Amino acid sequence: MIEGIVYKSTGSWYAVKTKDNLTYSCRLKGKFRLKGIKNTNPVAVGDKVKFKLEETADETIGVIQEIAPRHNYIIRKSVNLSKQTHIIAANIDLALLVITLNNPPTFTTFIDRFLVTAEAYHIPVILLFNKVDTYSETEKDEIRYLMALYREIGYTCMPISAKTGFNVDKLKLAMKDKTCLFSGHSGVGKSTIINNLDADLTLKTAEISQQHLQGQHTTTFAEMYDLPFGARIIDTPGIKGFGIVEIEKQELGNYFPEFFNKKQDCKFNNCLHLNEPKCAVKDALENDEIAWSRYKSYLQILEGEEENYRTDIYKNKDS
Ligand SMILES: Nc1nc2c(ncn2[C@@H]2O[C@H](COP(=O)(O)OP(=O)(O)OP(=O)(O)O)[C@@H](O)[C@H]2O)c(=O)[nH]1
Ligand SMILES: [Zn+2]
Repeated sequence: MIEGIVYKSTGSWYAVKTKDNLTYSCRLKGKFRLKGIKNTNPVAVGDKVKFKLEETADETIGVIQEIAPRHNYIIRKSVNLSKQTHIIAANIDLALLVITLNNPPTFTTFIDRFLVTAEAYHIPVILLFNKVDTYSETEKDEIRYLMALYREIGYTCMPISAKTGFNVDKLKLAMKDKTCLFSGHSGVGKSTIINNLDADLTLKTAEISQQHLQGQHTTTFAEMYDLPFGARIIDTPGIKGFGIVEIEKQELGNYFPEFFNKKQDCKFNNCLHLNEPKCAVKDALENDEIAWSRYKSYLQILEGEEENYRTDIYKNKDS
């Protein structure tokens, strides 16, 4: 059997690329379709598959026989069938969240929800603060503050400018040999950054709409691309964040690393860090060891503001 990675999926057809850089059109062996009850798509971009070649009268197609176990995968709820989930992509090595202060604004709650999801999915993250060429001194201070905040927790932060090319080489180094996923609000510059990484790869960038302070929707299918410096990127048009995970209230604090570090000092081992006595997280908050913005995000997620969560994280721009 031939081994390859799924680079594109349109629902019933898959573009699978082998180590020799050959791309085959593949479909799924029948039984996989029946198995995919919970997922609308049993095979996703990033999946490692094995396939056989079949000759038909006028073409050769691959038939996928096996899917390798996934290191991770990201999902969203199916738009039409609420109980079903749609796998956006699998086997991601690095998630890059592109952040801008304004034009469009990225709020810390959005960043924190993204980070929680990344922790839950076990996907390493880099926070990319883009458009640094546009910031005033005050805004630069704000960026520095945010980067210090997230670095302190342990997240890698990188200021960049897709326009001037500032730190783009550094970004390439961080992405080398990895399958990467770019996320971020519409208009933060994802396509521009990607175009900057590879001039030949012309993903369309849209002029930002001043009226709505939102970018225009330009593409539709999730797709993986090879970059010349040995990285792969998964483009997930229309998906701003990277999906959802069901998180138990008790678990949530574990996905805030700086809360998790304090947790053993809370009086109660099932402390939710709300109003419990002798809570180490609340103490750390009072002592400015934990940022209020992080605590606020924690409370919001805990209270399950489902509506916000939906709009912020995985609302399709088409809808
Ligand atoms: N000044 C400046 N403008 C930038 C930078 N990066 C992107 N832009 C501009 O921001 C606008 C939006 O960039 P896109 O790359 O289309 O943003 P996107 O995140 O791909 O947006 P969607 O495709 O809607 O998700 C474009 O007009 C870009 O030229 C930057 O570093 N500096
Ligand atoms: Zn506590």
